[in-house]
Amino acid sequence: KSLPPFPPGPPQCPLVGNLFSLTSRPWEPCMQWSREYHSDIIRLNLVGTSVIVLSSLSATEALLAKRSAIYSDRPPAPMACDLMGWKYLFVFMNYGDEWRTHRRLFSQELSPLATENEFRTSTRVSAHHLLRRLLHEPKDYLEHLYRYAGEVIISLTYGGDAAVGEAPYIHLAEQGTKNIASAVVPGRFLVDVLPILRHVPEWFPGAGFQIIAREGKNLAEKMRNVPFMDMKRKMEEGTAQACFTVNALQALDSCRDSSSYFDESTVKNVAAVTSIGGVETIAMTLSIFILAMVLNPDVLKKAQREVDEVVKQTGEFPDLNDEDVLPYVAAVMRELLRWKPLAPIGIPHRLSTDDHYQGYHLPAGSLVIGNAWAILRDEKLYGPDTEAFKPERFLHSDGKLNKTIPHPETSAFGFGRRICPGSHIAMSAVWIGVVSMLAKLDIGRSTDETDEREEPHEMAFGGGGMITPLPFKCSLTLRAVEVVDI
Ligand code: HEM
Repeated sequence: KSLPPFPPGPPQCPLVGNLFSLTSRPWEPCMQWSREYHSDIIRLNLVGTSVIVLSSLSATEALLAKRSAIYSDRPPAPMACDLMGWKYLFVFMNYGDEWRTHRRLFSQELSPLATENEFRTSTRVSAHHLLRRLLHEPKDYLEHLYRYAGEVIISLTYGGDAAVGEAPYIHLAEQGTKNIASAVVPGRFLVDVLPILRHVPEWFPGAGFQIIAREGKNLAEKMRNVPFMDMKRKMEEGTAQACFTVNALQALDSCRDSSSYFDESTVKNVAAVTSIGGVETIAMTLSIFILAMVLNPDVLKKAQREVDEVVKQTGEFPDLNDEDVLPYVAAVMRELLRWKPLAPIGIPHRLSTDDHYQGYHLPAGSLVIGNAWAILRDEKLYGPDTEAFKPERFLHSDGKLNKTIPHPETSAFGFGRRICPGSHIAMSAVWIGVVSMLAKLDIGRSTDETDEREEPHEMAFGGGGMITPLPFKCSLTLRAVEVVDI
């Protein structure tokens, strides 16, 4: 019996398939093809690998969420994992027991910390540092956003004292993220297509990737071991501060006689993935916020008025739990995720067995991508003019938050069992950063003619798998009217 057809897709070239039809912003042509073929599921061929792209919330829910038992594997990444040594990060792990153990430790010992008062208090202190740095050296705003995100994540993982002063782990996290990002660009390293090349020695002509791999390996080991060993030393000296690593090691110690589902190496790995997953993502989301405010001064004013009102009435700093009293700011937060989703095609999943959907055959081994970019531009869900930054789309006409519109987190953070486990930490840190900036700063266009950075523009983004705004001209000044000192 013959198999059903594959989903529709653009014509393919011999050998390379659709490789050359994909730009550095693959989410855009994928959205176009989906519209052209009137199908929320399309199929591409990348040098022999079958790639299924899903462009609607219903398709991602039907496959990546409801059939997650077979849609949660990851494709191999020989350069990043085997050669550079990043395979200890559970983001790269196959769907199985090792991944499950890491993910469970993250959910049980790390995520709950984000809801604790200590986390919010220390994040507000970091936001205070952020404002001071932004006002002092506004041109270096990107560096300050990284520093803020680094302080939040490193304190959570290794304790507050690890995030002050020179804070070498923040720098390490930045280097690590860049190193991985360079390794996972599709087609950059031939060894990802021909894994046999991994055995070619460094001195062999054309084996420059082995030198890059060696450098990556040093970094990967440093990230995993150096902060962790410092932490253990502090624990022995009795100077360690409360954080994920200390809690997890104490939990391990307390069940020494009985068996624990994780061991010391799991703690090390989860701590490292937090720095890799958390720092750049939080910093870049805040950078997209500044860009959105520079381009939309009316939105900025409205959001500032709302924060002022609440602070005046309550005398308190509004938290993420205060969404209902700050509906406009909550709508700005949703629009931030929708307008420029940081990871527009997320991280590919891998289908582990043959499957069928909408009468199409989906072969085992296919990479499966949820195109968050396309979903978040679906006019049926988010109304017209989806390229514009319009928080109003999330509001009722009386200004209350319209909770029937799907929250963009349902696609911006990925899907199914692989959905981003750090989303609560991220949203909490971004919320505190955003509300602090709204309360204290005027954000606008720069009039400095000597400023050589890019003009703020909604398309001024770097390439790669993430949407990262290039440094742009902007002015960040203390607001003329200070309502209440928060
Ligand atoms: C705005 C900020 C963030 C965005 C937009 C984001 C987005 C994503 C996306 C799209 C995925 C892939 C999900 C999938 O495969 O379907 C992911 C995975 C992941 N993220 Fe995030 N993330 C953010 C912040 C964070 C933070 C703060 C952390 C850590 C504290 C984190 C840790 C991770 C980890 C460990 C994974 C791998 C999950 C797995 O493979 O099981 N992320 N994230």
